[in-house]
Amino acid sequence: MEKQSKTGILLVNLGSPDSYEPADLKVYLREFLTDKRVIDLPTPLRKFIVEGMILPFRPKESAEAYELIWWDEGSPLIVITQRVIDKLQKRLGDHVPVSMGMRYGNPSIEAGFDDLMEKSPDLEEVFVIPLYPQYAMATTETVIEKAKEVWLEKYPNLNVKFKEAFYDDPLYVKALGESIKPYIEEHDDIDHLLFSYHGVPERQIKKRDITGDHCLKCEDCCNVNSPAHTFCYRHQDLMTTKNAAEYLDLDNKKFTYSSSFQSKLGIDPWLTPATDAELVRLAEEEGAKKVAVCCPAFISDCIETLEEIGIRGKEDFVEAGGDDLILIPCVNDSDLWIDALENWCGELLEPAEQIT
Ligand SMILES: C=CC1=C(C)c2cc3[nH]c(cc4nc(cc5[nH]c(cc1n2)c(C)c5CCC(=O)O)C(CCC(=O)O)=C4C)c(C)c3C=C
Ligand SMILES: [Fe+2]
Ligand SMILES: [Fe+2]
Repeated sequence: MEKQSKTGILLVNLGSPDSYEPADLKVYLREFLTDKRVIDLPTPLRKFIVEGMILPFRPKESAEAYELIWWDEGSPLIVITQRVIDKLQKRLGDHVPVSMGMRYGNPSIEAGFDDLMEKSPDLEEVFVIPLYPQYAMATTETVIEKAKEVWLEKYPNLNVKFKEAFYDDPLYVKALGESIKPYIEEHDDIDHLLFSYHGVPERQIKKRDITGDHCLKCEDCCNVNSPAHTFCYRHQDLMTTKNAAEYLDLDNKKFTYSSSFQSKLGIDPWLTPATDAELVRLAEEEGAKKVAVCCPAFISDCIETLEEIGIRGKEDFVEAGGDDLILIPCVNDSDLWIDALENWCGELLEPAEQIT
């Protein structure tokens, strides 16, 4: 029998409600939106906004949107993450336990650790991979903090390592570039390719500026070298677009491309330009008839890509005079994305356990 690995792999994604019933949406949104790294306001104000202004209305609205994109097997985000786990497990072999945990909802990060320990009671090390290419308070940071909480409380003897944001990792850039390529080749009549990233409040970018004097201080800050970029979500988004553009040679195509930010919630200023306004502007002011949209802040398709862009974004674009919007799927469970994950895991496993 093959020797059991001392290292386990935990992939962590954002999570989904258990079903598209409003009651399940309420449970999920409460956990999600009371995270102080998602709504980073003083606790009493956050609680007032979540309990008093969001939870009385949003669950019903969101439930209708989730119902439109729900698959027979469940939430697309969960189903796709499970497919990634199954494929990675096959690549690494059964002696390396691989599990998933969701930052919000089920299975939780704690359930992910428990599953690994059940599969391999002698486990010494866990490699946690937050499934977010770009660092933000609401992405890599909250996953690391939650995993630390579980680890130190329940499994303090484990050695736990974390994968940092990987927006500039060549294997990720290749997986992203190749996920876009067939769509821009098939639709060679597009006028524009939009890179739509999940938005965050500008305040969160400034809070993670380790220099205290760089982020959003001048218009082009993200293109001016700074140590602040280690934790600058906007910089890492714009670099993701730049990397993909270089990989795909977008500067020599017939269509234009740009970046935008979706899903604004609340009244505070968020990163701009906003995707919904940008789609209307492209149709009305640029005369764009056909656009393609990719969403590289997401590893797996989810409500934000399938409903917000694929359904609502398309409606907005057509209403503003466009003909068609092509939604480009995320890297999901593509072989090149599994290659990247396998490679990162391989760097950590003992030489004898590595795949040759
Ligand atoms: C204050 C609000 C939010 C911040 C900040 C935020 C950051 C953020 N989120 C993702 C990735 C995902 N978000 C998803 C859904 C979602 N996000 C918010 C709010 C904030 N996100 C809400 C209210 C929702 C629920 C959608 C709804 O009710 O309409 C999802 C999809 C989950 C799914 O089940 O499909 C993802 C993924 C990132 C990457 C990010 C910061 C960069
Ligand atoms: Fe979100
Ligand atoms: Fe920046």
